[in-house]
Formats: sequence, C-alpha cells, structure tokens
Amino acid sequence: MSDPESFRSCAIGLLTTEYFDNIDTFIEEAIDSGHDFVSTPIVHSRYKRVLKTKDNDSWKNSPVYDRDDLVVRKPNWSDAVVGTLSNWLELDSTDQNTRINSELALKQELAWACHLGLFAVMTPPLSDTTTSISNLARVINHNVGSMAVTQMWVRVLMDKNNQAWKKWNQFRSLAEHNPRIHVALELPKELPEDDLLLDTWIAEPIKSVIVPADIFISNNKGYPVLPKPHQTYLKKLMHRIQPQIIVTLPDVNIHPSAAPSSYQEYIRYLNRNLPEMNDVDRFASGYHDYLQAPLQPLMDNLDNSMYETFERDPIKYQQYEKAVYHALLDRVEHDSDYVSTIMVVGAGRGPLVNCCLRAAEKAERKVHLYALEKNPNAFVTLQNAKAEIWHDKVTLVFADMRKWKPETKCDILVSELLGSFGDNELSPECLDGAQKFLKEDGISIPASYTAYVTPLASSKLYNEVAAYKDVTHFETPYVVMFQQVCELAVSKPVWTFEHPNKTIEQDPENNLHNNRYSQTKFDMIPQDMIMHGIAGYFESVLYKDVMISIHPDTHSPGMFSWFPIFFPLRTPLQVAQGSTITLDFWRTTDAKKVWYEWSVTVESSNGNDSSISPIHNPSGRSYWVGL
Ligand SMILES: C[S@@+](CC[C@H](N)C(=O)[O-])C[C@H]1O[C@@H](n2cnc3c(N)ncnc32)[C@H](O)[C@@H]1O
Repeated sequence: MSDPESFRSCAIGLLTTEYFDNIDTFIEEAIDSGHDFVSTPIVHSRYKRVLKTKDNDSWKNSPVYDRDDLVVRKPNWSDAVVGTLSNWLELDSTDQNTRINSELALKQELAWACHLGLFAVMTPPLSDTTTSISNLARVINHNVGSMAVTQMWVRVLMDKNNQAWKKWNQFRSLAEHNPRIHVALELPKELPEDDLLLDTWIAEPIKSVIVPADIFISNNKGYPVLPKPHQTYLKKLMHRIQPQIIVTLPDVNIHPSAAPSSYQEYIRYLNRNLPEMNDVDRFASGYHDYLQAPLQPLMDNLDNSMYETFERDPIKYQQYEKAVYHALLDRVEHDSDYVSTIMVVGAGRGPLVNCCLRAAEKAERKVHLYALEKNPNAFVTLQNAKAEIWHDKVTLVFADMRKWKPETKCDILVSELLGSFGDNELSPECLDGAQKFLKEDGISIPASYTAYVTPLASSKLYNEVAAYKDVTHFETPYVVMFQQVCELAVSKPVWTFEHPNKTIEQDPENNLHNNRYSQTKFDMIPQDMIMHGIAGYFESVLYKDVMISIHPDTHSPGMFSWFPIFFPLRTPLQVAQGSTITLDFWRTTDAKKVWYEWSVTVESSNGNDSSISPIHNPSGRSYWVGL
C-alpha cells in the first residue's frame, strides 16, 4: 500500500516554446523558482534545413545534428526535461520529399531524446486534419516500441465540445491502443460545462496536464488563481490521476503581483487542499485500478490476514447488527421468554456472531447461536472465542452448510457470502443448502441481493488486461477499485436473488433455478465515447430497509469490504453519440461450477451501424467459480 502523502504529491514543470541557446540557465532558473522539471523543444527551429536536403543518403551519412541544431545538447538534466517535438514537421505533406524528411527528422528527435534518457517527449498539439493525425500516429506507434525509459506524450488541447477527444480517439485507435502512448492534456480557457465530457478524459491514459498562464485570473491581491471550474476539474484530475502538471509563464505581465514561482505555488496549494481522505480512500490507496482475481471462499479457504482485513470494515458489521436487531424486535415480543435460534452460516472468525450477540442484548431478546464454518483454520478461532468468550451461548458446527443436517431449525439465518457482483461467491448455491435449517416463517439475513451493470471506459484497465496477451484474461472478471474510469451511463439491475429461495422446489436436484439471463439497454449515450468493459456492483437488502450497497448511487458510506467488479471486452467498442448499448449477461451452471458469459452490442442512433462483441467466456472456458 502506498503512503498517503506520496499518493498526493505532484510534480510541476515549466513549459517554454523558446529555442534557448543555453538551456542550462533556463532549467536552473525554473528549478530555483520551484519547478521540478521543464518542457522545452529538443531541436532548434533552424534545423528545418533538413527538409531542404534533396538526397536522403548523403543526409544520412553526414553527422545527424550540428551542435547548434540542438536546444537540449547534454544529458546532465535528462530526468528534468520533457522534450517537445518540432512543430514544423509536415508528416502529411503532399510533397513526398518533405513528408519523408519530416518522418526521418522526427525519428532523429526521438532517438536523441531516448539516447539522453529524457523522462518524456511530447508531440505538438494534435492538429485538426485527419491526415496529419494518422501520419503522426503511424510514426509514433512505429517508434514508441524502442523507447525504453522515455515516455511518449501526445499533446491534446481540450475543447468545449468533444472534438479534441475524437482526435485523440482517432490517434490511439490507429495506434491500436498502444499502452506506451500517453496524453498530455492541455486545459482550455473555457471548460466544457458537461460533467461527462470532463470525465471522459479521466478514463484516458493522461500522464500530464498543461495549465497555460493565460487561463489564470488575478485575485484581489493581483496573484494568479484559477477560475472555479478549472480549480474543481484540476483538483479532480490530481485526485484521480496524479498527473505531472505543466505551467507556462505569461509573455507579458497579466497578473500584477505574479513572480515566476506564483503559478506553481498556486497549483501546489490546490494539491495540498484536495478532499480529505476518508476510510475507504485510505483503505483503497495502493489498490486503485489494480486487477484482483475475485475470491473463491467456497472452493478455497481464506487465510487469516484476509479475514483480518475484512473485519476492519466499520460499516458492514454495523448494518448486520442493525438488521438482526430489527428482525428480533419484529419476531419476539418484549418480555417474552422465547429463546430465538440464530444460525450464522459461514461464520469465518466470528464477527457476525458478535454482531448477533450485541443485537440481542440491545433488543433485550433471548437468543442461542450456532456458528457454522467449513474452513478448518478459521474454525480454530471460533473454538478460541467459544472457550474464552461465548461459552454456552454459541454452539459450533464444523460443516459445509450445503450438507449439514441440523437437529433443530432456526428463527434467523445470518450469512455473508456476497461478492462484488452479489452472487459471484455462490451465496445462492450455499444458501439453497442452508435454508433447510430455517423455520417456515424464519428470516434470512440477507433477504436479497441485486447485481448491477454499466458500460465502462478505462484505457488503463484495458491495457492492464491486454498485457497478459491472452483471451483467458479478457474473459475473466476482476475485482478493482476504480480510479481512471468513466461510466458511460447510470448502472441498471441485471438480476436479483431472494432468500429463502422459493424456486428451489421447481428443481431440487440440480442448480438450474440459479441460472439467470438478462438483457440491459442503455439508450442515447450522450456523446462519442469508447467502451472497454462493464462495471458491476451489488446492492443487498439485509432486512427491510437495512441495506448494504456498493452501487455508486447508494454506496454505504465508509464501507470498504467490496470493490466493484470489471468484466473486460476483448476489443474496445466505439460508441457514437446517440447510440444504444445492449449488454447481454448470463449466469450459468453445471454440476461443478458457475460462470458468467457476457456480450455487448452497440447500435448507432439511425440503426445503420452496429458493432457486436463475441460472447465472452462461452461454457466458462476461461473463468468459473467452483461449487
Ligand atoms: C466472506 S466470509 C465471511 C466471514 C464472516 N461471516 C464475516 O462476515 O466476517 C465467508 C465465509 O463463509 C465460509 N463458507 C463459504 N461457503 C461455505 C459453505 N458452503 N459452508 C460453510 N462455510 C462456508 C467461508 O469459509 C468464509 O469463512
């Protein structure tokens, strides 16, 4: 887990477009005025002469650069320099000679930057012409593979509508989503008002954000500050992405009290004043956008540290206690001598047993508890608790809840077998077995759980999955604390499981009653976007209005036991404005396992265009959960 302080730190650079004869002086001054790095042209504009060379061969045989051709001549500041590539290159020139020479000159610049080990190089802002974008994409994509240390940033000037994103989308699609290519996003004077337009960029591989001096306004003391919308957005970017920030200094003094250090000082001030981290942030730092295989607590035995981590959740147990408390109040009269039997199935190390005991004490109801667990190691902790704390109040049962035959039935059946998608840790199958312990009028806590889905953009997650270079990983859902993602729509329910489960009688011999299919439609996607996968969440009714939820709109505040789930797509799908996205989801089972299959269709608003993904994970070939 990363330390919260470093998680918040931010490097700030100073950008210049001047061709300095002595770049060392500029770098020293920039560092003296509080900047961490500079962004400067690598090559002098006088190097244009290359374009006049008629004969490529003689050109290649001569030394590539004269000393004077270069702005960055030495490696002494290499880790403090982002080199900007020449903006006069004409990669899409209709003149063949110019086009070829431009390409060669660009290669030379990249080669020199990599030779020096600069920490990044940045393209000129993406232009409006598609020929220029496609030629730049081709050359960069071709060369980026050999850039071992130096990062590649594509500069994109954000705009009020979605044109800038479309240009970038064209570029990266041509470059086949190359994970080595990142975005340097330049903020415009006027930001889009639409949150979705702003958030689209969060799902992109942004490495740096450029904040030009002229978008700063003067405060009443004459110091530069950002307008409110820029402040809010920049803070969001710093919070979610932690990009490098690049500022420029104004040509003339537009902010009366400004010194060269004022712009970076102000940005650092914003960075220091990001929203306070809450418990969930603290728990999640270090897990952001990190793909985890979902747990299989039925097939595998959780280890002690896993239980310990979960048990730190301040909210989950509070909600369970509340649910049991209300269930006891509803079920048993005050002053009654009736002893309610509560069975905690899948008791782990016992925290839900403690919840039930506290709830009974608070409700002033008599109870006897059973704690059932199949993990032999966790069971030792239960034995310790019985010997030292619970004594006769709790009966321990070492068994698989699907097979145990109790002598008595219970009033309340308490379990927590939920995964990020609700049913993905096989709570339905386990509780099918356990519900025979429950009296006819007994209460199951949880009473139900519902899985939710929404289309998701995240080039980060896509590239993380793609790095495995196999279909199996694209057909596996992951538990992920989302960070650099953008939901394309508000999530919708796919299916619900209720307990006790009445449908089991239709098919007691096998598990077909727990199969599900759902088609979910998301109409009128408001802008051009890209879809990399599906986000999944759950909401659970524990008892009446006592809920736990990881659905973004109803998330139980402070609860961190569950991160969302991510179902990847093998190929990202382009989603045009106004399109309808249809998600097909299946929960399928055989005698030994349960698995999900999923597919996506995107249909344009006029119905003339559609893209269809294959069905992912057919027959559970890549991913399944063992029964
Ligand atoms: C997610 S943990 C919850 C542990 C504990 N109740 C809590 O809330 O902290 C689920 C527990 O159920 C147990 N479990 C899963 N399937 C089971 C089964 N079929 N029979 C008995 N225990 C089971 C697992 O070993 C694990 O200890």
